[in-house]
Amino acid sequence: MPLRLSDAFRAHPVHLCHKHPDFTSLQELPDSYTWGQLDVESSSSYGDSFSSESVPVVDLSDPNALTLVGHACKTWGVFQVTNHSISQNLLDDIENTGRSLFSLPVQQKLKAARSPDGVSGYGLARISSFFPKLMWSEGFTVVGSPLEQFRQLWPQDYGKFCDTIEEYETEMKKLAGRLMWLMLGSLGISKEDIKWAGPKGDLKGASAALQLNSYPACPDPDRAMGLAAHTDSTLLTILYQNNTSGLQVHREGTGWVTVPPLPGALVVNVGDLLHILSNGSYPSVLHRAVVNRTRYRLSVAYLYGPPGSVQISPLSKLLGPSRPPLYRPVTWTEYLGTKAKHFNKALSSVRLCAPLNGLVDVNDHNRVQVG
Ligand SMILES: C=C1C[C@]23C[C@@]1(O)CC[C@H]2[C@@]12CCC[C@@](C)(C(=O)O1)[C@H]2[C@@H]3C(=O)O
Ligand SMILES: O=C(O)CCC(=O)C(=O)O
Ligand SMILES: [Fe+2]
Repeated sequence: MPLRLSDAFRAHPVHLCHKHPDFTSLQELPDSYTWGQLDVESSSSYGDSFSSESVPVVDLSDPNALTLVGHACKTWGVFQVTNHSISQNLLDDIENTGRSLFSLPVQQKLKAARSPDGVSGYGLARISSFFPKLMWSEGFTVVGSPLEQFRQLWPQDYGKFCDTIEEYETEMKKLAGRLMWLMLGSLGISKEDIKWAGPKGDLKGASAALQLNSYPACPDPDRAMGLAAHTDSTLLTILYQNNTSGLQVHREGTGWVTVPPLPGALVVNVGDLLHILSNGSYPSVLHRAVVNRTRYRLSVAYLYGPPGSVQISPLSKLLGPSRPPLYRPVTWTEYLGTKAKHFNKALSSVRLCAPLNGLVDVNDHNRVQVG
């Protein structure tokens, strides 16, 4: 039984062809990248007069932050945070690291290609194998130290880039822990209720992956897809996006809603494991990234989860005679393997009971066209 995050894909290797065209030289969208007209049912941007539906923004210094976070998790499964204590300098540094990485020649990036059964390295999104068309993006995943891969990319110069990644991971881990206690706190869950959090609730054993995503400008953005619709297999994800919009979240009854980049703000997604832990109270948000005709977009996702070998199941405090557990216990490592095999059916594959009274499962994303 694989225990570490880095072993999650041993049983489900994905053989992706990592050959990328030189995005910058293409004047027309090749057929292999043409998805057809995207279903932009609805969209909103900050201060936009067309839509009143926008993703909540929570100021973490607000005394009411716990309630606001809880409400956002229940009603959207996503929110933006300000006053999160990550410095603008560090956000600039991580953006510059991503830009330097993706602007290397393809042959250089391929020296750090992710292996079919591995987690870390350069390549297409793992979920690419579920789609007949290619996504207009490149990615780089880091689990733990980036040293091994970065030495391949920048043989002379890897030190400063490693330092930035490591500082970013340290700061994100603190913020993720803080957010997790807010998200759980508003459900009445306290530090004693999560054993793996340790006696002080410092969540030292938590694991995480960092995903850098690059979306070059695209000659035909309406027919291309940056990153196809998915939920994250995490407890929570903290996303930094540069000043080009592209992230969209799906909301039942509304459709796709753009999450506008707000200077200095970070996006927080509820992931599948928090959906399980909350016994379905918090929906894990379905999201995707679209691309832009003229602007380059970069995002950095911090994918946060429990220690790889800890069983995650609905918290007993949230259960009762009329609230049976909806999911069976699953470790993060096992769930990542399940996602690699079943993609958007992963969550329902660990579900115990059918939705009650014919109610629709908030997380039944099979109903949404994910392509
Ligand atoms: C821990 C992880 C979650 C992730 C797979 C990964 O091993 C590292 C990359 C993550 C990511 C980012 C882009 C979307 C996604 C579905 C993918 O293909 O790779 C997620 C994976 C996930 O959350 O399941
Ligand atoms: O680029 C984005 O906005 C989305 C990235 C994302 O969803 C991910 O890395 O999991
Ligand atoms: Fe995601």
